[in-house]
Amino acid sequence: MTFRTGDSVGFVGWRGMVGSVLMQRMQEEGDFEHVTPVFFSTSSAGRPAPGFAGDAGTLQDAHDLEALAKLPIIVTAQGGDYTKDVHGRLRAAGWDGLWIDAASTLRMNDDAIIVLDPVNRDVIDQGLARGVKDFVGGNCTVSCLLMGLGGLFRNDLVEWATSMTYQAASGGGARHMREVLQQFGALHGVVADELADPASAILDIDRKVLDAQRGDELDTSMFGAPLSGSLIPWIDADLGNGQSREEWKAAAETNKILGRTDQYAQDWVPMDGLCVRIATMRSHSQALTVKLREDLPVEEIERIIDGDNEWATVVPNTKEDSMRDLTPVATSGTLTIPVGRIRKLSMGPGYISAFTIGDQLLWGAAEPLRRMLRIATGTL
Ligand SMILES: NC(=O)C1=CN([C@@H]2O[C@H](COP(=O)(O)OP(=O)(O)OC[C@H]3O[C@@H](n4cnc5c(N)ncnc54)[C@H](OP(=O)(O)O)[C@@H]3O)[C@@H](O)[C@H]2O)C=CC1
Ligand SMILES: N[C@@H](CC(=O)OP(=O)(O)O)C(=O)O
Repeated sequence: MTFRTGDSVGFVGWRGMVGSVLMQRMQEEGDFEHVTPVFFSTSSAGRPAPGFAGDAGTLQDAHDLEALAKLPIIVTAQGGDYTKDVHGRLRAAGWDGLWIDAASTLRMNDDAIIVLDPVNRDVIDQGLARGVKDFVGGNCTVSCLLMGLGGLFRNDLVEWATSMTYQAASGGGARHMREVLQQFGALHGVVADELADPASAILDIDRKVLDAQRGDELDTSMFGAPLSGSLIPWIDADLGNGQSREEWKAAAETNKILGRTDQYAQDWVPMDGLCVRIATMRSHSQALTVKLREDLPVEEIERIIDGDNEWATVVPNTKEDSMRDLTPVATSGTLTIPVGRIRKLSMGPGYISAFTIGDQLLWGAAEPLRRMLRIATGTL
């Protein structure tokens, strides 16, 4: 099967959090001019399709394999359970269309490519040329890291790296974002009177907040522990060896994106770290220690990072610049990937620090999928 501009494309998961950002970006970039959308739903088949791409008729049933199999391309942000349920059965029935997916389910399959084209366009193009049909968005933290520091990785300058993450509530989903705000609101409510009185004792306020965080009243149903005014040093499943699945993804996905699949080969970059959930809304941050293969001057490192792609932007390592431009608040809703706090560490030659942030719903989820669709239809 070949793919071209004007192809019918099935969209599943378009109204979820990642799907909504994808739809928004597709409208902003005029992407619907290049495809004929067919919208699917797992819950509302038969109801009118969204109007933002012209008249797209009615919503099709996302579990109707016959309807799906008519399409040359399917883009899904519906989730891993949907992928598990539908993808295998479609392939078993002989469907050889292009499957573009936000979920992690297929990511590490040998016959799937993790898409992040500003970093691995060569891997994507080679995959398309040899008939690869499954293209999957990467883990949000890994994608944002490579968008920021891709220049160092792509130029084979990284001997190893550790990433300590500060991941936003949106990584869990929309209800997790709501829970964070509900918790902040509830905690404020507990001490609103004391806050209105400048003479009230701060230790009383602190104790009341802590009591509320430790009590039964706070809704923690999404995260399983209070997050607002606290943090959770564990993300995703426990692999049983002390490492979380989110931490495992750093090395596995980074190397796969770069087209490096043999962990015993010279070009494999060892990576590890700790992944931590914090009470920010939608941008993931990470503090990096990188051991470079060469002891490059900071100016050269900055030039390589800044010049790698149009979105990576070096923030000068000053307090003023960092406070203004190197925060989740500054980054959220933008495609810019600021990289700052770049300096040589005291451990020795070649050790540097860096701090980077990315909107995990844009480069961390929707944008690589949007661009993959453009690449597949020959318009990027
Ligand atoms: N959250 C994230 O940051 C990231 C998520 N991903 C992956 O993307 C996939 C989707 O995640 P996410 O977008 O967070 O999932 P959501 O839960 O926001 O949406 C998934 C589906 O839930 C259904 N749904 C039910 N109720 C609602 C509602 N009130 N509003 C909107 N949709 C609703 C929709 O399906 P229907 O219309 O058929 O009813 C929707 O497509 C997952 O596989 C996840 O792993 C990947 C990277 C980052
Ligand atoms: N695990 C990420 C979000 C996510 O969906 O990751 P993945 O696509 O690798 O499952 C987070 O919680 O921040």
